[in-house]
Amino acid sequence: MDEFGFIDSIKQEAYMQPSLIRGIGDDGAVFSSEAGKSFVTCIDTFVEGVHFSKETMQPFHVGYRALAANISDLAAMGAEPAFYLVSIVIPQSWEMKELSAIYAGMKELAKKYQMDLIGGDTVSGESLILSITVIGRADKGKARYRSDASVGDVVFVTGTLGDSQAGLHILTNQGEYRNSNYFIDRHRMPEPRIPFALGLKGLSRIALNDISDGVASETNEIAEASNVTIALNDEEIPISSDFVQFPKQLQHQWKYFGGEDFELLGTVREQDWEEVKRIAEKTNTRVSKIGRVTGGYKGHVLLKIDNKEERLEKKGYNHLSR
Ligand SMILES: Nc1ncnc2c1ncn2[C@@H]1O[C@H](COP(=O)(O)OP(=O)(O)O)[C@@H](O)[C@H]1O
Ligand SMILES: Cc1ncc(C[n+]2csc(CCOP(=O)(O)OP(=O)(O)O)c2C)c(N)n1
Ligand SMILES: [Mg+2]
Ligand SMILES: [Mg+2]
Ligand SMILES: [Mg+2]
Repeated sequence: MDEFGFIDSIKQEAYMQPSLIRGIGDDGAVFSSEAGKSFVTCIDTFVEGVHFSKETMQPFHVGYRALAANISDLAAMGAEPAFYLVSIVIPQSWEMKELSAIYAGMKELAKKYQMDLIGGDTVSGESLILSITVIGRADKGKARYRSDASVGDVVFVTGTLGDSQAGLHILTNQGEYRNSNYFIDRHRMPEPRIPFALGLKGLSRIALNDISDGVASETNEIAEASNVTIALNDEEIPISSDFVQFPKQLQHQWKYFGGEDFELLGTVREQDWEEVKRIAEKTNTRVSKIGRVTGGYKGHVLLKIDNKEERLEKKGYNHLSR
């Protein structure tokens, strides 16, 4: 199969989004804007050897995880997913059936959110790289920013933290672990929190960020963007029941600095916290209050742990720490 045959093989037979005018097959895709909506776009790149290896993921997971990370950014912006474009760099060593499986992984998740694949690019190269652009829409004035936290807000997080790095650990280390499939799935097939994020549309103000690099890094991002201090409480950080089987030091490392959980971190007014809990229940999303926004230092995160309060540094997964 050549490049054109490959593009034909990944093309959708029918599109789901009514605003799409022209999809794959021309120099660009065309879609119409909608009254009362703003577009939101995000891009994330997924690289063999950095984000995955043949040991940690099958081709299906590569596609699924790469698109999930992008959809998670749409959730963090309060946007409803609509379209995606995929740029793929393909080494000789990857077979056509593996490439089809990558697209099957993306398509499974895309179908869930009625997203259409409307374009991309295909290039040969040395290692497998997927770069995905997603396009979503938010009601005008309702995109959610990291800069919207205010003193007095409740700080919350969805799901449980650290599971993805526990899964990666299991995949790359020998050993017997309880519930290993749960942790492996959390690493390979994270669930973007779209229904929860969209359910919060009614709130007048909420700061949101998704957890790709670890809650320490993302909390610092909100604190910096909003010019506030955020105080977290270690006892309130949610972990899954079998997470306690790992050594204490690894638990701490993974839940604060591990990343790739793709949970949402947010802050809302105290009086909106009940509504957040209601929407969480309605969308089958676990949500936990983990701290407070306070005044004082601008752009600091404090962590109460073992009866002490210490600074939680902006450490976590960082591609350019050298
Ligand atoms: N190479 C780049 N060129 C332009 N903008 C970039 C580049 N890398 C990151 N950004 C932008 O910087 C911001 C932070 O990026 P990032 O930390 O990757 O966010 P996230 O963790 O949500 O994926 C985003 O607005 C992103 O679009
Ligand atoms: C084989 C392998 N090694 C290491 C990791 C750990 N890892 C790679 S990227 C990353 C952080 C998240 O990715 P990034 O590209 O920084 O996402 P963004 O912040 O742009 O959303 C982590 C924890 C992994 N997933 N797989
Ligand atoms: Mg990014
Ligand atoms: Mg993000
Ligand atoms: Mg990152």
